Amino acid sequence: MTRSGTDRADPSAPAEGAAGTAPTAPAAPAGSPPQGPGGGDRPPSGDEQPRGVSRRRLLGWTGAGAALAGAGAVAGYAAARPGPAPDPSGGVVPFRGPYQAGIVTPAQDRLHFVALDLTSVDRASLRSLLQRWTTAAERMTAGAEAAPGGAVNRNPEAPPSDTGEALGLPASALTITFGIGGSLLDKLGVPRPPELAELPPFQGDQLDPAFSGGDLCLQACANDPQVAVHAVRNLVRTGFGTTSVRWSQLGFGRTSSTSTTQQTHRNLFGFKDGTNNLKAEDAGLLDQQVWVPPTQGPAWMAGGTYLVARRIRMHVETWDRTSLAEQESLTGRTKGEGAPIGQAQEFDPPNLGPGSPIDRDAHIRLASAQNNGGARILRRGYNFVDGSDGLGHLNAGLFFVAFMRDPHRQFVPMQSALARRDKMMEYIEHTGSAVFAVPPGLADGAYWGQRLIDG
Ligand SMILES: C=CC1=C(C)c2cc3[nH]c(cc4nc(cc5[nH]c(cc1n2)c(C)c5CCC(=O)O)C(CCC(=O)O)=C4C)c(C)c3C=C
Ligand SMILES: [Fe+2]
Repeated sequence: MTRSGTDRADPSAPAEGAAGTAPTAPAAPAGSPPQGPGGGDRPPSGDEQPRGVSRRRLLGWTGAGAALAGAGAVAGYAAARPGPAPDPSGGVVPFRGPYQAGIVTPAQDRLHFVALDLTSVDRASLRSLLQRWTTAAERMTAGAEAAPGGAVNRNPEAPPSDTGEALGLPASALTITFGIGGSLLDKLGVPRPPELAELPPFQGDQLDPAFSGGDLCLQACANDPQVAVHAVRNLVRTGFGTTSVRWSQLGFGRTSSTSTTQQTHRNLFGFKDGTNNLKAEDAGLLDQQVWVPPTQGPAWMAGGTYLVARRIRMHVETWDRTSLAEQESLTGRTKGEGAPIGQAQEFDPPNLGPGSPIDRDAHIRLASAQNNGGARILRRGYNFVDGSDGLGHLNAGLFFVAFMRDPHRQFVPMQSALARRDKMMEYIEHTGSAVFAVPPGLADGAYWGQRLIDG
């Protein structure tokens, strides 16, 4: 499948797969631990599923009239044709499944995050938008254009139904994750779950309303920035008349790994970030710390999670004038290897007990589960550089994104401890903040937010 304008109208229609299956049948459900080359840094082994299927290859299969009937059929096809090269861009991540994609999906390289506000409170038009968004998002994550007919194959007198900048690009592991802000529930007259209560102010906060809040959010992650931007742009365009953009953020160089298959990348302070993150493979911990159980809160959130976004400006110029020893002491880890102070290797457990060589106010000590009543979070942040500030400094930082069961029991104690005692705070400033409810994944035929809107 390509965005060349020759794709079919609906990527989830049976034409390319067995009835009721998504077009991306080779892969596991969205939210499952990674199974193949899509997104992980580890080279694919021969026995992995061809999860990183490229748009071009999908076109080849359908062009040949292949009747794909799920993963087994695809595996059979792969066996019949030697050596389909894995798509280095990460291929297709399934859109539907028990959890939304883009949470435990191995973190892609690029982000485009957008928060939107409703321009008029009308349930019917919101329902219609969510249905249209779901269709377009599913198409784009499968590597298709946002709408049938697309960029070039429609009435030349009318605006194209796809903006066109992703024509010919592979799916690039695009995921689009949808969230609902407390302010939307207020507008709809739906009670906010306590998890969506406003965050308290934290010491040192410099929050800019222009980078905070929002009725809805869309998190697009992909291994190609053009693919992520294309997805957000086309969804924003679809929302015209019902939603308007409140703020948005581009990110690069993921600062968290979310799978044991991934290497740990570095943040703009030059440190490995994401080492002691929750990972897709930690199913038990994800159940405890990330996924909302059916016994917690409203039914529409069972199997969902909560997203906390913080735009954190990092004063990199000041940091760069700080000695290596001080940088390491503030972080609690070595800069080169990323090992906890006193240990040799990145994944050695930190010694936080009596006689520990880690500073009492080190970032990793203050943020640790031991210091926060066992609370952990799934971090999924990105670096950003938004030009310069006119004072000779880069406007750079970390767009912190984290998923958890309850922001008030997990993020709040952690951030309170950091805001009060973390000396890294002298080098950073929180300039934006938002919390969103992220409903569970979608069954076939369902649309984003359906359980909330239709009850
Ligand atoms: C409230 C939550 C957190 C914020 C905000 C935050 C900001 C932030 N972090 C770094 C750099 C690193 N953080 C690291 C570990 C780490 N950070 C948090 C939470 C927040 N960080 C947690 C829960 C952890 C894991 C702690 C543990 O149990 O070990 C690390 C070390 C590597 C790692 O494990 O990821 C770095 C480096 C920056 C620069 C920053 C704000 C700009
Ligand atoms: Fe951190």
